Amino acid sequence: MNRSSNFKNIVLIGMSGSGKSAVGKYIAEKLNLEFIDTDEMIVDKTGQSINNIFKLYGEKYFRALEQDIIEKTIKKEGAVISTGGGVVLNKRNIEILKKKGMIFLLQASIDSIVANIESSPANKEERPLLKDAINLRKRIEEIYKKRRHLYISNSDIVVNVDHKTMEAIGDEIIYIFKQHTSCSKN
Ligand SMILES: Nc1ncnc2c1ncn2[C@@H]1O[C@H](COP(=O)(O)OP(=O)(O)O)[C@@H](O)[C@H]1O
Ligand SMILES: O=C(O)C1=C[C@@H](OP(=O)(O)O)[C@@H](O)[C@H](O)C1
Ligand SMILES: [Mg+2]
Repeated sequence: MNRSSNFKNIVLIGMSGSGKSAVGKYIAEKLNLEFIDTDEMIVDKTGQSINNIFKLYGEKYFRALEQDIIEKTIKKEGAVISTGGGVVLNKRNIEILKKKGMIFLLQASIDSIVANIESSPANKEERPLLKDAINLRKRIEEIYKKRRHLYISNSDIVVNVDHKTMEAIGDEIIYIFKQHTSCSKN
């Protein structure tokens, strides 16, 4: 079966700071769909901040929680799912997200990511993999280098987000999603 005939959810992947959470929320509100931010769900479930989870239990534990949350989306239909930047590190996550989701990669230049992260101090402080970086740009480049191939190979659609407003990015995704889902009904 063609995957596009089974696109029920919009899934956003991409580097930390590329806009997945903000754009996902916008899309869900505009389409009146359920919004799932996997990081927010982890915080709700544990009662701990992402920072604290990393500090107290380590990244491996966080990744297990992340997979747990992704597993819970397996039957979802009509949801917008904003993932954490590291979701692509685990094959099982992608396998689940792909079952019903159209995967959009928010492709941002390093400049855009740095600008987004630096737009408020909290943005950096709340991201354990970035918060201690002396050179933020370099840290982002290092992470991107390791993940680039995973982002590209696991996406259905690449959306360039540079110099676009969140609304413009969201509207572009909605347009593409609607085109694919309406085609598949025929
Ligand atoms: N296209 C954009 N234009 C301006 N600011 C943006 C844009 N996309 C995201 N931001 C801002 O950048 C920061 C990081 O965005 P966020 O949605 O948390 O990214 P992610 O979930 O991918 O890590 C937030 O403060 C958000 O408001
Ligand atoms: O890139 C990553 O590995 C991470 C990204 C974060 O989400 P955002 O992409 O929303 O920042 C969050 O899941 C965690 O801090 C790990
Ligand atoms: Mg996010």
